[in-house]
Amino acid sequence: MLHILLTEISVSSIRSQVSLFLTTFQATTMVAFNDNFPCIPVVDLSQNSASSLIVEACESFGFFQVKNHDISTDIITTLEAKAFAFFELPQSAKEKDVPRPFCYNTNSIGRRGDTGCLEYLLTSVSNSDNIHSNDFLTLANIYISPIRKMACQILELMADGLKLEPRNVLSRLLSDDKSDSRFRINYYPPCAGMELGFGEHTDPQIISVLRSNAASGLQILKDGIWIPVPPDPSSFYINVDDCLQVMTNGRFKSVKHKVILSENWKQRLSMIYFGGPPLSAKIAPISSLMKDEEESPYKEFTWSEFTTSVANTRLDFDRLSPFLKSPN
Ligand SMILES: O=C(O)CCC(=O)C(=O)O
Ligand SMILES: [Fe+2]
Repeated sequence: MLHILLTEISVSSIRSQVSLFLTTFQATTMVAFNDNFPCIPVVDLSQNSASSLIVEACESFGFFQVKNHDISTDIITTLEAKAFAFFELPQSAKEKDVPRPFCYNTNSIGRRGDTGCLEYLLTSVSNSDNIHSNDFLTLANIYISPIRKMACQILELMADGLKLEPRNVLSRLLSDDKSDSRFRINYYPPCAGMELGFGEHTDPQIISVLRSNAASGLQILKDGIWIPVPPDPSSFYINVDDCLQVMTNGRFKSVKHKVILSENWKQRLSMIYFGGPPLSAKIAPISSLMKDEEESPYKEFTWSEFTTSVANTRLDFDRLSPFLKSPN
């Protein structure tokens, strides 16, 4: 049975075969395995300890769960219902009635041949986007605006924890009118067997804020082991992205993650805000985080250069490697 499951999925490397084995095995021995998995760090934004917990989580996992945020449940569930209504339309209607400026895609991720068992809507988001041409976009903007504020709040708590001044040194990149952020809604249809939903990758921006319905599937890589993330629709999940790894000179690690769908699985719907800097922003370590004599392993680059390079690579490619001063 294990053998059949493994051969059903096309995976390219031995490493992913091993991880798939762990995922499959874990699905059948959930209790025993869960006891051995390190718990995903949880941050309660209303607590004084939030800034130090955020720094700890970003150093150890590059990922954490946020509880006690103040994003209205109504906004979340209304957008989610609207998204489900779109994805459940007949294929021809979805292709004809894409809620612009979103683009709609199915099974194919990026331009380099990555595939996954999903459909998605993706758009760039502008901070000053007040005129909305349709219902869906209006709702998406009502959702994105407080999410961006929460992302900025988290980056400011992070700056406090790192003793950075001014405390908006990170958040201003997202609140800038020219911030190049994105918003994506992923829909994973129910599937018959175990399938790859979204291949392993890191997100290239500064931070990503993910919220999903109660369907599982997301996994993060820690110390060589894929850890399943238990879904919680009332929480948000934060990723350290590639630019934040560079800005902290590797003190924070951008988290590798993927989505693996399993049998008897219900539809997963995730909504992700990718907080990115303006295209012209220079991405380099923050000098006050550098110890004496410490050097950056990266050449300096702009977000525009990085995002162009990322667009030309496969999902699982180490996207920062072309920017290393001495190639691996
Ligand atoms: O859909 C998910 O849960 C994760 C997707 C993801 O990692 C992405 O869209 O970058
Ligand atoms: Fe991602």
